[in-house]
Amino acid sequence: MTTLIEFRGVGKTFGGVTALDGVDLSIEAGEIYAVIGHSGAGKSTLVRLMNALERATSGNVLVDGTDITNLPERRLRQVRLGIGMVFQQFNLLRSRTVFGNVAYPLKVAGWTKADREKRVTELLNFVGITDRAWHYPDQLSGGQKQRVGIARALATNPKILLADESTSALDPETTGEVLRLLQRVNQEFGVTIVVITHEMEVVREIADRVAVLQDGRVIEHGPVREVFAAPREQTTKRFVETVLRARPEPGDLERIRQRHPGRLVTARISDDRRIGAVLSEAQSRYDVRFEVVHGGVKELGSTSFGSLTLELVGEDASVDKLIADLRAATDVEELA
Ligand SMILES: Nc1ncnc2c1ncn2[C@@H]1O[C@H](COP(=O)(O)OP(=O)(O)OP(=O)(O)O)[C@@H](O)[C@H]1O
Repeated sequence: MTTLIEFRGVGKTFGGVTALDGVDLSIEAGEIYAVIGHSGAGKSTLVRLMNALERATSGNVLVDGTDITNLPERRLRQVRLGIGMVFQQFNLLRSRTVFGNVAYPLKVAGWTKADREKRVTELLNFVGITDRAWHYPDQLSGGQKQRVGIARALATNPKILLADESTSALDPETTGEVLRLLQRVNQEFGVTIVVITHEMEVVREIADRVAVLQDGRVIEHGPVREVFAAPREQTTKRFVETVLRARPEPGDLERIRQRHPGRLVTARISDDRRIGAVLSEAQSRYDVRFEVVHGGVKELGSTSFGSLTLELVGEDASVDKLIADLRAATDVEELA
């Protein structure tokens, strides 16, 4: 595997404010890498260091084999040509048509009119917006604008696409469409994509690996499947819970309690943790009845995982035994 973007002990301060602190990252060619964090965690600073819109205060940033940390401005031009960017607010030129927006970076790069027309036509076709070629940005929906944004970012054939909160302004359905488009960009053109987001659902839908950023530090990173299956840090656990409806929210729990007076447990479900075998014997072996009262299961690549909250009704000692056996199979939390 080839490393395309590498951060070695990168720090960035603005005046007295530390935006990034000792960040090590390694993004491989061909992957979709997500960086997730709350507002102020340092995500935008991280992206801006990748295309040298900001310079690191300490450490080194390498892009496609070149150390860009202190590269002179004139040589950065070449590096930036290999990087496309997609923004939350689309950043389209309002005075130009869809065609004109996508053609713009090609014009700047000195392409001939004929080459530009051929390339733009190709790109509009790829993102599925050919019928809007002569519309202006104000006449487009958010999802359509972002398709144009993606076409424009791809115009000069970059190896890397940086998507900074590219779906944050979109509704869930449109978000799904844009994420599927980014996935096609990755698969069909082999473009390496860095997705900056504060939504774990986005990470689940498209990323191969993820880094969790908090207060300017990477607190956890790894393959998305592993991070979802076994998050270590509190912040990561909370991000994972936003996707999984892990435990009932306090309000929901109160309502569940009114209808289900028995003992309540939340159990983690995943393909490698088979709680079904234990539950199938709940009645016959433990003399405990159970009911599913909350939860959800999601797909992640080829596996599914999630959590279920169960009401267990029976003698206390029997319920204890059942919980102990469930615990041997997976993570189980009894709700007070
Ligand atoms: N140009 C700047 N001048 C001063 N402080 C800055 C500058 N840019 C970022 N910061 C500070 O650095 C920290 C990280 O900011 P950054 O914008 O990278 O976070 P973020 O995770 O992208 O947040 P958001 O999701 O809200 O955009 C914050 O404390 C921010 O106030």
